[in-house]
Amino acid sequence: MVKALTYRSSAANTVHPSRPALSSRIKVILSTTSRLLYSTSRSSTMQIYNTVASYRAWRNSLPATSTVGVVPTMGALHAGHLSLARAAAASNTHVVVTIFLNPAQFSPTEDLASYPKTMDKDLAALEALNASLPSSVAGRVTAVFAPTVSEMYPAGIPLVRDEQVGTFVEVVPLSAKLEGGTRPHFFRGVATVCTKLFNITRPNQVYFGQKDVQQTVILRRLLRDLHFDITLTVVPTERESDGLAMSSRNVYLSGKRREIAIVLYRGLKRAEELYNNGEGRADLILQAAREVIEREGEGMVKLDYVSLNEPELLNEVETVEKGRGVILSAAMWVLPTAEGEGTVRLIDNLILQ
Ligand SMILES: Nc1ncnc2c1ncn2[C@@H]1O[C@H](COP(=O)(O)OP(=O)(O)OP(=O)(O)O)[C@@H](O)[C@H]1O
Ligand SMILES: CC(C)(CO)[C@@H](O)C(=O)[O-]
Ligand code: BAL
Repeated sequence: MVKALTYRSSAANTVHPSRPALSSRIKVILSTTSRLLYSTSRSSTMQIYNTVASYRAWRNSLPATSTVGVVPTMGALHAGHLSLARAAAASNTHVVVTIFLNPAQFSPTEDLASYPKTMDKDLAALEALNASLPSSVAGRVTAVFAPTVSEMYPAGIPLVRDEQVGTFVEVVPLSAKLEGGTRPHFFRGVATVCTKLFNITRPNQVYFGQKDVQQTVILRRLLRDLHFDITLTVVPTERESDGLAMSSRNVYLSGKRREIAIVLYRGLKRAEELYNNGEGRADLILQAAREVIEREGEGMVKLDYVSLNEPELLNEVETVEKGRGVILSAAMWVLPTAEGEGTVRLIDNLILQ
């Protein structure tokens, strides 16, 4: 039995004030197989699957000539995510966007509870992307896989690592470096959920953003080591007009904190400039970035690391040799300035060619 209902969202009315309310434009059809049909007045039809079984039934129904490009996300979509979906549409017949806020990659002290959740807006953005793609692009976002936590982790997923039970995937020693130094739980959670998502969605290709560069190195290694027959494409970082890397967590920043957040990119750009002017010593290049971030951060940011690493094993380099491609990456926290504000972690990177 299929029951039609109107998909209502109060958020939708405020997010796109210039557009009609989402509820008046979109109908969602709820079927007993947990498949949601997200159909619009335009020609695109996006299907939303909340269960592994319903997604698999759809995936199995695709002809062998179809190709599936998967874009894993945690939701709160922005232009960076959409550029991944656009890249996937350019070389696949079907684009599948996964939206799953993965508890396993958060420690108990991190921002899982406050992480932005904007499902209605996300679906509208994907629909708008479909409508904007020219007819010369064959692919469209035809499915969204948005499972519940219990669907992905039937045995539960406590945030305290010692309490976790079941199968987890770790890519050693890469996952202990850089981001993993500060967030030791993080890449185990990412590698585990991506392995699950790859097994469920069965992509030909997967798309990840360069903003999370260490994640791309680790997942490439995972695909290779576990013999997944999947190609990984890294899509360049989308930035705000001042250069700040787009990130779902940027919504936590406003006013002076938003202004000051740009020092991360400025520090990296200063270091890149030094390198382009002929400096090869890693310590001097890193010092240049550090100075900018600390000076221009005006005491409102705390630098975690700035580092130069080779792209295979992420070993630190002492000199940057032309033509090798070295990752210059940094992470910092934007500190609270008022009651009720949290600390916001930002990461960014540039490749020194
Ligand atoms: N600015 C960006 N440009 C290109 N890709 C991006 C950008 N930001 C995120 N992505 C990519 O989108 C995918 C999903 O990322 P995610 O949902 O965690 O968003 P995010 O903005 O990175 O969130 P967070 O604020 O938690 O870091 C990842 O592959 C990530 O690298
Ligand atoms: C890859 C990912 C979706 C896994 O949860 C997440 O780490 C992200 O959004 O970068
Ligand atoms: N894209 C990064 C996801 C996280 O910080 O959990």
